[in-house]
Amino acid sequence: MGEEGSVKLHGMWASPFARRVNLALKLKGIDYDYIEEDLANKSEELLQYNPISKKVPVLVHNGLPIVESLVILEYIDETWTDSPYLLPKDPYQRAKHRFWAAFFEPIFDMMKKTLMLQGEALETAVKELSEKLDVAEHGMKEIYPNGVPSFSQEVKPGYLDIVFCSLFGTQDVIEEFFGIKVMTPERYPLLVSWIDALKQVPQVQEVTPPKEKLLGFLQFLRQKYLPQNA
Ligand SMILES: N[C@@H](CCC(=O)N[C@@H](CS)C(=O)NCC(=O)O)C(=O)O
Repeated sequence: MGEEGSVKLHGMWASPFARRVNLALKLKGIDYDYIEEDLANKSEELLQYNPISKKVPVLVHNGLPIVESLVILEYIDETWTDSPYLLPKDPYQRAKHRFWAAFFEPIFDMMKKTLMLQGEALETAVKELSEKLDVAEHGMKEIYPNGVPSFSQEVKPGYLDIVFCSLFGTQDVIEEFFGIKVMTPERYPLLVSWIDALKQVPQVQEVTPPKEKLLGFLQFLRQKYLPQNA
């Protein structure tokens, strides 16, 4: 079918889930075609490749679709074995990384929900997020007992770094938008140093949307979701 060896990614620039796949492909040095989807007018291909949730990201390898970002990350790891692994080799460590990735996963929905809130409800949502981050700050000491590494050509971000980065790589812009400060170095020294280290990575810089574009998008979403602006 002429699809042998082809790698395509259907994504959307603001999607943290698509961003993690973009990042994994770049970190692994895999060549791929990127297809930007308009989520208000999804392509026939996207609907055909992901009829179940109709969401991005979808990776299409050799003409076959793979959906769900965490599943895609594992697929990439198992398929392109010449480049460094995203998940640790040791099964116990792998289990731990998967556990913490699953722990972080609901955070996107928590953040998205805040776009519909203001006043006391917004404060409660921020408190809930802060408490979840307290647990993560403590838990990450197990993952990084010697502190977060300085990423380099030799020490590239892995699976859990990618998940964390996709959710918090633009946290400063989101906080600026809401006029709040959640992730302070005083309360979350490890999480803040983790994000700072990830922001130095060239591939992370490549996939992070520009601040002004993201601020405009958040404004658009807030207008769409905030009840009294409807
Ligand atoms: N659990 C999915 C979440 C994907 C997701 O929520 N994608 C959003 C963009 S951030 C989407 O495609 N939304 C379109 C829709 O819901 O119709 C994953 O990890 O891949």
